[in-house]
Amino acid sequence: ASLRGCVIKMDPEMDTQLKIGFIGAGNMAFGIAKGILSGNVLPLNIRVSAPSSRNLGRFQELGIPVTHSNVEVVCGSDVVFVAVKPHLVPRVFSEVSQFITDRHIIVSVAAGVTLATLEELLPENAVVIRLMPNLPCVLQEGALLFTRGSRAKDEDAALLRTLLHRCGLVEEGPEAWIDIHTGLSGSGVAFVYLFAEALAEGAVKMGMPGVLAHRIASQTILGAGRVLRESGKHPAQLRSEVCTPGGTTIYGLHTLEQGGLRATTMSAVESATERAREFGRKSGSKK
Ligand SMILES: NC(=O)C1=CN([C@@H]2O[C@H](COP(=O)(O)OP(=O)(O)OC[C@H]3O[C@@H](n4cnc5c(N)ncnc54)[C@H](O)[C@@H]3O)[C@@H](O)[C@H]2O)C=CC1
Ligand SMILES: O=C(O)[C@@H]1CCC=N1
Repeated sequence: ASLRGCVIKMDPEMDTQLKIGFIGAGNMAFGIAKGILSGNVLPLNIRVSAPSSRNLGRFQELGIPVTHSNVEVVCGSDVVFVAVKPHLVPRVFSEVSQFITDRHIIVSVAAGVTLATLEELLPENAVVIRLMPNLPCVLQEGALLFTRGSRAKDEDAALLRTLLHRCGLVEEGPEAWIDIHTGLSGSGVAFVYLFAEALAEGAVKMGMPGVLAHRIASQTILGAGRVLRESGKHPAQLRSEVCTPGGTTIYGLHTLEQGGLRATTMSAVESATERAREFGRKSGSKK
């Protein structure tokens, strides 16, 4: 079949099934693809492109067809995830834009790249959604927030939710929250890793072997996270449940407060959010 000059390779038996494409084969594409696969989409209904073969092997191991052609992904897909670094988004769109029609839903995960920029780079009738995932999508424990472009309808948002429901928590919100979510959760994952490393190093300092300290630190963060999510309690409430009056925890918490951990963490979310906003201004000014 030919669509505005692009040759679509179709398997007649799969024609009615939704096709999902990924432009970019990095960690985000991989995490989202794994989540989508576990939601009963067949690997053959997904396809991934990247200029080099470096990252494509792990998709092939999942049975997902791969290509070096972004155009092929667009032409063979209904929903296209754009998962390249933010500065590459204009280049990728200039390459594939002429092949995008109103049958496509374009989902950008690029940090900071705004809906206004995305819609300006794409044809007038393009349906665009901006999504911010995070690394734990690879284990279906992601936290994802999306916002719709001006032409995305309720059914487009519902379709995206259905596709992503196995990736983790999926929420929709106004665009202004996407950069905040990037700081809180996209980058926040790395903040938690820094804390994990510091916990373990504290234990090493006190004499525990590093390997064991790291295993215990990761289990501590996993366990604390699950209790937090599953109890629905405020973190301050849970913290008070761990503190014996005059006991070990309150001594440790006092030390953390003296070091300004809370203020520093709030500032980290703020800086990461501001950085995402800066990407937005830069990608907008390149139009
Ligand atoms: N890594 C993270 O935790 C998060 C990343 N993001 C966003 O996701 C996007 C992707 O990030 P990662 O997966 O971490 O990046 P990555 O560097 O792991 O992957 C980028 C992929 O794009 C491919 N690529 C480069 N040029 C290309 C082109 N012209 N056409 C097609 N593919 C091309 C690369 O080969 C690579 O496979 C970024 O925009 C980032 O802002 C969003 C949330 C979290
Ligand atoms: O550091 C970054 O720019 C990307 C976006 C959120 C997580 N990683």
